Amino acid sequence: MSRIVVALGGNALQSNPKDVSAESQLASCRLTAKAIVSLVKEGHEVIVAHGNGPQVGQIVSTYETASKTAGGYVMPLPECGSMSQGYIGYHLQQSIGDALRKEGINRSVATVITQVVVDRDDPAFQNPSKPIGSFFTKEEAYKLVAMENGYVMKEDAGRGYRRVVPSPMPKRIVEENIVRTLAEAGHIVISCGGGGVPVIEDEDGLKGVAAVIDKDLASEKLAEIMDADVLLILTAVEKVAINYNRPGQKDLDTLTAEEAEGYMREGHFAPGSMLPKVQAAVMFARSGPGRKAIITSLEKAEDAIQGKTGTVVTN
Ligand SMILES: Nc1ncnc2c1ncn2[C@@H]1O[C@H](COP(=O)(O)OP(=O)(O)O)[C@@H](O)[C@H]1O
Ligand SMILES: NC(=O)OP(=O)(O)O
Repeated sequence: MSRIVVALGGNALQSNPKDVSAESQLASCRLTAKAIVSLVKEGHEVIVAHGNGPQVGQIVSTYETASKTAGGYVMPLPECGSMSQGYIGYHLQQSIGDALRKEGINRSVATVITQVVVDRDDPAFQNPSKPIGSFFTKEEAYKLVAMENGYVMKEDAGRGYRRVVPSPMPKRIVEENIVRTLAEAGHIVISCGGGGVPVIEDEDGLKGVAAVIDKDLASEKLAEIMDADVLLILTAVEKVAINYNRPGQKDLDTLTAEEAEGYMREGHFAPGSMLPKVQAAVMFARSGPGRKAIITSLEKAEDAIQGKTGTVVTN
């Protein structure tokens, strides 16, 4: 039995990026739930974290559109982040709960709205880098920048242009005790959705900040403090590659932290997509003896935990 923190990527929540409907997300979550329940069936203790880039962008732009007829008020980004945790958590909670019942497994599922403390002086606040929302062409992107004051648009790993927002490093998970208590009591916990709602701490308490934390890095922090054995990062590819989409592409079965750092320096992993996953994997592998990270696809989650596939990152 291992304790596994599963970080769910975009395709686990919206397998068709062009269809941002709730129905489509729920259908994806139902497939994802099967993969998660297969791990529970094997006897593993599972804590789930997930992304929110498309969803938080959708929520923000809905409020922006509504603000045009509602006195100009636009919902702040941390509030939109917390809504995305509720929206995605609801679909995952329902889907995993139903899948557990179908397997005759008597376990509960709980979504914990999670706040993650970040450093107010994190340089990321000066350099927006986290893509959120839909993809646009270059022309559409320029038009949006001109229309929406304060938007920064960047090209996202060859997939089109997206709005980018600051993405500070996660420092502390505020709700860590409740996540641990629920997990140790045998419940399936969904935490750190969208990397957690970013907050800063001062003498008055916590205050949300306009940013979106990378979910792979937040999942790594969660895996560390939950003393997990495995950080399982599920994305759209079965293995990490060097020379990805270039001549000489080679899928990697194993990767030491040192090798990964070398490949990172050589630029093999796209920023904003594979790079944060490899960074998170290296951080987790180095965080304690025997800890490993696995990067693989949703479909291969069970095989990867059984050592049959995926890219395994160790210290
Ligand atoms: N070196 C690489 N090896 C494998 N995939 C890579 C690599 N560099 C970039 N990618 C791309 O990154 C994607 C994963 O990033 P992304 O889609 O942003 O993640 P998420 O699943 O968390 O939403 C992969 O599906 C693949 O298309
Ligand atoms: N918050 C976050 O990292 O979301 P995505 O994985 O959807 O980009």
